Amino acid sequence: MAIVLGENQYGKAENRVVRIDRGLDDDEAHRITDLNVSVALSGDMADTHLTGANDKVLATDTQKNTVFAFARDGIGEIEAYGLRLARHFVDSQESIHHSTVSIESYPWTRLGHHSFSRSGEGTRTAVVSYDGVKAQVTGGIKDLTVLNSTGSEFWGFPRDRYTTLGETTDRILATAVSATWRFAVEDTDWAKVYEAARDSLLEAFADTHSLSLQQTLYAMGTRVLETVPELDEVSLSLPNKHHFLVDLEPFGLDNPGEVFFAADRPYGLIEGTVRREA
Ligand SMILES: O=c1[nH]c(=O)c2[nH]c(=O)[nH]c2[nH]1
Repeated sequence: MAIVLGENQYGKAENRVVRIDRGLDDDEAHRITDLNVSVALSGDMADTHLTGANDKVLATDTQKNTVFAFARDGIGEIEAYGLRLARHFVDSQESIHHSTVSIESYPWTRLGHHSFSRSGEGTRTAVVSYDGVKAQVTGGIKDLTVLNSTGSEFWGFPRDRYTTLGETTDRILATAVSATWRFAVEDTDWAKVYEAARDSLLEAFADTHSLSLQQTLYAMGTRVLETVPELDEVSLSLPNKHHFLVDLEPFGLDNPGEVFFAADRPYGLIEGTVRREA
């Protein structure tokens, strides 16, 4: 039986790029862009795998340098920066047929003219893939931690011999939102879309009376698509960050729904995609 090389890709992962823009605003304040950029390339890579001939291999070290060099004259929105990089690798190297550039942008809040604190409002993400003809842009957010201290129920589920979970009409609902959204367009106001999608996720989480995290997921995805016409699909990954009421009876105390144990694992993982019908 013959043995063949299957799917493969390679690239420099997790390039940590920080750019300071100085004096762009009226008050001359600095601005910071703090990114984690991963490049993955594929194409005519049989030789290097089969014989070790590297004449078609754009070194991952070169990829890293390119990521930094492309930041020299401004980064701009991460979707646009990703597009510039993704197109460059394929368009400049005959042996590279497909590129994927994945970017995380860490949020900083300005404290003053040149001082910042890392903020917890979620990490903006983008993934750009390019095949020499068509670019596909995906935006998103991760690590957006949210909690509703009431307005969440979970009941009506099947009970079998292994079921111990009680039904509840009032629980804490908490999650760390990871969402990605697919753009129906190749160019747009990337920042405006990000703000609108993020606001929609937060608003839907806050104002949905939840009967399950699955229902909340669908409400969040729907709200994004209703608000942002540039998007045609939203995928969500929602860990159910369980908060268990602590039994204080051994200490002679009651617990009228006030003291909880925040468990970190295991957690329910609720995932789903909401899309416009074709
Ligand atoms: O919103 C929820 N969905 C579930 O599927 C589930 N399963 C569970 O044990 N608790 C919950 N909560």
